[in-house]
Amino acid sequence: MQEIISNSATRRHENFIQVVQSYYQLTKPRIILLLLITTSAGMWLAAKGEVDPLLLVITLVSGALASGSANTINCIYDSDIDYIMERTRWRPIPSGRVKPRHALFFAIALAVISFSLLTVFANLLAAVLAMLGIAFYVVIYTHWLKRNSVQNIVIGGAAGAIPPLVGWAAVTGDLSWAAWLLFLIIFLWTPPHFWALAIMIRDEYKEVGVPMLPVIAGDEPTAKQIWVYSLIMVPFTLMLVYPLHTSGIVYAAIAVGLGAIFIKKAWQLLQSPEDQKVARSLFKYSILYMMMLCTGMVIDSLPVTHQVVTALGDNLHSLMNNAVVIVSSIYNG
Ligand code: HEM
Ligand SMILES: CC(C)=CCC/C(C)=C/CC/C(C)=C/COP(=O)(O)OP(=O)(O)O
Repeated sequence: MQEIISNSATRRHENFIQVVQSYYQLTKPRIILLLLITTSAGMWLAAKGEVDPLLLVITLVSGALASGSANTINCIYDSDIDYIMERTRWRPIPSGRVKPRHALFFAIALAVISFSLLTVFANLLAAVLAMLGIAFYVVIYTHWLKRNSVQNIVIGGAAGAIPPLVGWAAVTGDLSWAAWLLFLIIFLWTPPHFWALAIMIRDEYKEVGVPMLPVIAGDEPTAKQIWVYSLIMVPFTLMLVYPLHTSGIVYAAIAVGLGAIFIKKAWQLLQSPEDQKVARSLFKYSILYMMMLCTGMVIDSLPVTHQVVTALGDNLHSLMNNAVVIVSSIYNG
């Protein structure tokens, strides 16, 4: 008897864990991580390297809830095509683990908690921007453009560029030129990020009738577009240094190094647009690139980095002065 009770308790426990895992998967957590890294970059730049830790935690939690809500609604809306595509068939709704109605309640709850937290602990602008992100992703991208326009991810990509605006607004209560530049960098990064992947899974999108660029135009024009967006994006990443003076020399070095590799990979794809290996390499690198670029912004903004750079500059300056004195004394006999 006791064994039966303990077996059913174990089963209830396992069921509970499976339910929690299914709801967690609905939020597409791996994508949220990078969205939070871009939010953090916005916060650190806005706070000039000194972010209030409580505000940071609350903004990141709220950002994760808002993005989770947007991704869950996307999973509900797209469950018909997710059921057909190999890559997405295992998702909680097409695989029958979560009912769409329950997922919708979950998404609404996440959005309400996110909006409340941001309004109370940050400000109304940050809260409204997060809700705008959800609305743009769900209405403009998922509902309107994804199945109807070849430019779906270019315009729809603006949703994914909103998180750094949320981060900036949470710190300052407004949006400066630098905040909009962060938005633009992610906006320009999205087409190379996504189209590299779309070249790899073109046939799946074709099967479900989603008009992604490689399906409609082919791999070669897609590689050309990726090349153009990459060439435009990299110089824009440097505008944080000049003319905006928001970031300094450390970020500049990181952005140039990372950007050079990005352009090299986009060039390789331009040379062999049908090479899945090259496309995969660019897709994977695009994620690493955005992580490292944002980390570079954060490191550059820290007061300790300023101290090290200033000390190195001073040392270099006195070294140069000494060298001039020595050379001129040798020259004068
Ligand atoms: C319209 C814009 C975008 C589209 C259409 C798009 C599409 C995709 C797709 C289809 C995947 C593969 C996901 C999977 O295998 O389930 C992916 C992966 C990923 N995306 Fe994007 N993406 C977009 C924007 C963004 C943005 C703005 C970010 C973050 C800043 C981002 C971060 C990621 C990450 C981190 C992954 C890898 C997830 C993993 O490890 O499985 N994406 N993206
Ligand atoms: C501020 C805020 C909350 C902004 C929302 C940002 C957000 C959730 C961006 C998601 C971008 C993304 C992963 C698109 C893929 O959708 P897809 O439908 O093409 O991907 P799939 O084929 O894998 O389902």
